[in-house]
Amino acid sequence: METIHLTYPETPDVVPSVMVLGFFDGVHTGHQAVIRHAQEQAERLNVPVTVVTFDPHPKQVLSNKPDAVRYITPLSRKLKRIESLGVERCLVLTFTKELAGLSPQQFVDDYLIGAGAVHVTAGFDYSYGKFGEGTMETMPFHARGRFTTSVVNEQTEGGEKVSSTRIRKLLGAGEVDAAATLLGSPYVICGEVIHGDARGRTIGYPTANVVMDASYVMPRLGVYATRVRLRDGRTFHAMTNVGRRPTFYDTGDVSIESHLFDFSEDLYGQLIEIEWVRFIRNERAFDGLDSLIAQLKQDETTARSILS
Ligand SMILES: Cc1cc2nc3c(=O)[nH]c(=O)nc-3n(C[C@H](O)[C@H](O)[C@H](O)COP(=O)(O)O)c2cc1C
Ligand SMILES: Nc1ncnc2c1ncn2[C@@H]1O[C@H](COP(=O)(O)OP(=O)(O)OP(=O)(O)O)[C@@H](O)[C@H]1O
Repeated sequence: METIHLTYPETPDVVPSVMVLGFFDGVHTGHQAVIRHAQEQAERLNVPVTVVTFDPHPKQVLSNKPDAVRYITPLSRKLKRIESLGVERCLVLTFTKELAGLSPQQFVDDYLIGAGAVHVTAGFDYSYGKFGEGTMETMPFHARGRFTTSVVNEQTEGGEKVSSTRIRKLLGAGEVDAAATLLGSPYVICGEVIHGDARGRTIGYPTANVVMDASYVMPRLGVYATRVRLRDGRTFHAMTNVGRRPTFYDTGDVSIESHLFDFSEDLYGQLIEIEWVRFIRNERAFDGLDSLIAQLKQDETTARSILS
């Protein structure tokens, strides 16, 4: 996929294409429907598809808080997911206050007409330009006859819109399986394995301690059945704790640690991917090592049966 990063006032080259607009965090099933619709239009018009997205999230820039938004898919993962749908081109517009201040007409002139759009599509609730004043109802007007437009209806699951916001809430509540349904695949966090306290090994449950990019949405604290994918592509069933380890620390930082089943290799320094399958239980403070180990044994049985 050809990926073009632009920061206003940089402008795109003219390449005739169907342009599909949105932030697309998570590239969930709603987004997939919108992109699929764009691909159908592109086939009909015999041009490629260009996804037009932004980075960082508008809320992060407009709220003046650098960490206001956690991502289901930070940019690189979002781009990989979009590419895997067969999209040929992606325009990533740096979201700045200057870009946010463009009038709807200016936005369309500079980034859609100016990029060679022959057709523009988005979901029913897409908005653009200063204060989000442009909508898919005003798009035909701002198109100045230079491109046609279409709108994708609301995609729902269980009677409710599929949305990035909804998925972030589910992850925050530990409902990783429901999040996977809306995403169309399990939630994935990528991180590097670092050294922990090496206590895990002594209790028969060695763990890979993972530092993830701080911009990911953190699932609710607790113990999960997960799958761990290694750099070489092998995947192992695992149980993963997101927590403060209250048995050992009064106030610890939140850590993510995975115990991979039937695995005994060195993982230090590796980038691994954790796929979140199902919440098992809350983290607890145990009165000693023996009761923690007994609980871990039980967690292993539960996780193995969920994953089998
Ligand atoms: C599946 C799983 C569940 C865990 N549950 C708890 C828990 O409920 N309470 C707790 O204090 N620590 C819990 N832990 C954390 C262990 O205390 C931790 O793995 C151990 O102290 C090893 O730490 P280390 O990797 O830094 O050596 C859990 C770890 C795993 C892998
Ligand atoms: N459930 C849906 N049905 C139809 N279109 C959708 C749906 N969700 C998103 N879209 C469209 O996909 C594009 C990207 O949307 P956006 O990134 O705002 O997603 P979102 O899931 O609605 O996010 P948020 O929860 O942050 O509002 C937009 O054109 C939007 O209208």
